[in-house]
Amino acid sequence: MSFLGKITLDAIPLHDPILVATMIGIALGGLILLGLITKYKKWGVLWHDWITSVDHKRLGVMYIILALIMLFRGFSDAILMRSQLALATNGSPGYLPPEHYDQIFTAHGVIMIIFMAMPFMVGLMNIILPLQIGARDVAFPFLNNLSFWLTASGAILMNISLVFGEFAKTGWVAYPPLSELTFSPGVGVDYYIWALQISGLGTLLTSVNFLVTVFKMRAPGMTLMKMPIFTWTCTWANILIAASFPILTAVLAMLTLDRYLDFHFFTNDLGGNSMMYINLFWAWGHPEVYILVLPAFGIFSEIISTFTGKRLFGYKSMIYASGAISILGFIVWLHHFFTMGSSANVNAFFGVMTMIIAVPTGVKLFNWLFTIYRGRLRITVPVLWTLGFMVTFTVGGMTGVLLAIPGADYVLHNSLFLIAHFHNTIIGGAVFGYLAGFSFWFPKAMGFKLNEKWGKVSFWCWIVGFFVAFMPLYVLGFLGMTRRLNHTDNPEWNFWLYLAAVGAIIILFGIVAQVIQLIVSFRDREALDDKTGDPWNGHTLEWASTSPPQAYNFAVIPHVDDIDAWTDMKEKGKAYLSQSSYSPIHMPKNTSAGVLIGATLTVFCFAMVWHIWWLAGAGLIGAIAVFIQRCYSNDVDYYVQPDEILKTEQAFNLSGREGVKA
Ligand code: HEA
Ligand code: HEM
Ligand SMILES: [Cu+2]
Repeated sequence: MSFLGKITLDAIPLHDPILVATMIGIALGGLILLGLITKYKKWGVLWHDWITSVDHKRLGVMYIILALIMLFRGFSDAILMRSQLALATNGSPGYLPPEHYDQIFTAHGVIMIIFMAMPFMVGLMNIILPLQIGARDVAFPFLNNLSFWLTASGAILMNISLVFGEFAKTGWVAYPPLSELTFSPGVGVDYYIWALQISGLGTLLTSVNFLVTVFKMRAPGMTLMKMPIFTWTCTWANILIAASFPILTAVLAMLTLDRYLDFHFFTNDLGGNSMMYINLFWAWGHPEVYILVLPAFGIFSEIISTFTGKRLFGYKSMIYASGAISILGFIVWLHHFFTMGSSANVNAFFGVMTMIIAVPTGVKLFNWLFTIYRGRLRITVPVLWTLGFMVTFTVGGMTGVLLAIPGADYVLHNSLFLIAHFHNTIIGGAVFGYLAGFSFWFPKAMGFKLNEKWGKVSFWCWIVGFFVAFMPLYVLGFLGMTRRLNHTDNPEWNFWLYLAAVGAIIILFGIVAQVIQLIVSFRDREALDDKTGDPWNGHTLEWASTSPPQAYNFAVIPHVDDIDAWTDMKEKGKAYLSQSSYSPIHMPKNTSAGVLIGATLTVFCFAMVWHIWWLAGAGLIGAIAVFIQRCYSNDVDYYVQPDEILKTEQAFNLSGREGVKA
């Protein structure tokens, strides 16, 4: 084994024009970005205010930036696939050879779920959850920074595979024996393993952090049954994360042992059993989809009640329904392998359990409808996403129930019907939810509102594009087309494949409109400025703070008497009260430990992928050293002094906020 392990010049795919063009693009883009940062002298700000920040709001913003970048990458992969399948009809090979196409759908699935949807969800939770419960930050601010950098490290590692080597060709589920060394001798699966492992650790730590935050740091008076609904759904999601991500860690570790040390957990011989992997993977994978969608449900609830100007209908039933979905979500994973040959009784149990999830989900839908009923719904961009979700997700949920019938699943499993089902729930449920939350909470995080017109254009392109792109896949599924094909030879399918490609292009317009929306809003930020901190007449405590909130969130921790704590305070004249003196506020200091641990672990993982053992050792020792150093550091906190708080609060109240009482 050489000094550089398995790495050679051949690892850089210079023979593939698409990849070379991508690399040049990334290099140029990167250089321009670095140049701009240098030109505007932003390195200091970037390092001190962002990269090393332990502030939950800034970390949230960074998570969302990561998610948006990954959305572009994941969507580019989708466009590549849709155009390939539109060109490669009638037996023509198209322009993407199989070994490249297989990497693309694997990367698309992994990126969209692990590096787009998860960071988007965690980002919104970071920005909003501590504010909603009236806390000054999360329980463990440094851990929060570390979690972000672990997630980002996973994303970076995965994107390095574009330049060095290859990514897995196994699909996002990486089933053995295909993912074993015998059938995947390249480094693709190793990138997959380490990228998921390191980011999964970040997610697990986040869930622990937010569970402690919710159970220990709520404002006085906020009992569990007075917690805002978004906080509740995030809490259920965090419970699911804490329970299911260790399974992912374990199953990936077992696959690692198989590939690196010739263990035989999942091989076909020497006592291994690949079905074990499938079982464990979905014991994580199924809860994962509810982890993605539950916080989105919370976002829709907040939006519906805010823009109808009413209290949410059925607050308690929403909490119980979310709990029921979480618990049921944990005992249905076998529906992903009905065809694997469990007995009819086992299949029946898991099928029925799966169908029962429709009941609490239906409860939620009817609660939203009853909230709208007799309310005066203001049709804003967040509301459009919510209404779009209610229609789209119902379709996706119904086709899920169809798949839950084992007999039907024997026909539809791994067909494009399945692909249509899950894009229908993930895009219509989770992605629409995050985009709704993005436009709803953007003014809170950034201090100005988003342009409405471009937001509406984006919404309409997304929803029309969605239906044009994915309804044909249901038809193709019934016509017998299976997933993961890179070319087809059935004239009956052609029309639907063309139509799906057109749909993807319409979604592209939606994404472009979002970029334009961001640019236009940034340009007009003076006019879109939110001086009140409460642009939508909100119900919950995040709207009690300034936009963007001060580092300490609340000068005085509010006392909570109602589920809609902020509405209650406004009604009772307790909102916007300023004081003549404040107590000092204890705050955590920024630290470079998180990003250093992330960077050294990226080196460790990269070296493991390429079997460069000395470098792996160095990376791991580096990470441990930084961690120990951090453990012994006493320079971790500071106090914001009362006169400084007074000055900030007075400046804010004088800036023209409604209902200010001097
Ligand atoms: C956010 C993501 C998300 C969500 C929320 C769901 C929700 C559901 N899913 Fe889906 N699913 C996925 C993402 C998701 N799924 C993914 C990613 C895969 C495959 C991955 C892969 O193989 O690569 C998959 C695969 C998958 C399968 C495996 C199929 C196969 O491999 O052959 C099955 C089978 O049972 C299934 C069922 C369901 C059901 C019953 C629901 C239910 O929760 C839906 C409940 C909602 C409703 C039903 C609508 C609203 C309810 C009402 C209006 C009330 C009235 C309704 C009735 C009485 C029916 N899903
Ligand atoms: C935005 C528009 C999107 C388009 C046009 C799109 C398109 C596609 C296509 C063409 C495939 C391959 C289907 C096949 O096997 O034949 C695919 C697979 C997949 N997509 Fe998407 N997708 C989109 C968004 C998303 C999002 C937002 C997510 C998740 C959050 C997602 C998750 C997945 C997953 C998990 C797979 C399966 C990968 C595999 O087979 O291993 N997609 N998508
Ligand atoms: Cu499932």
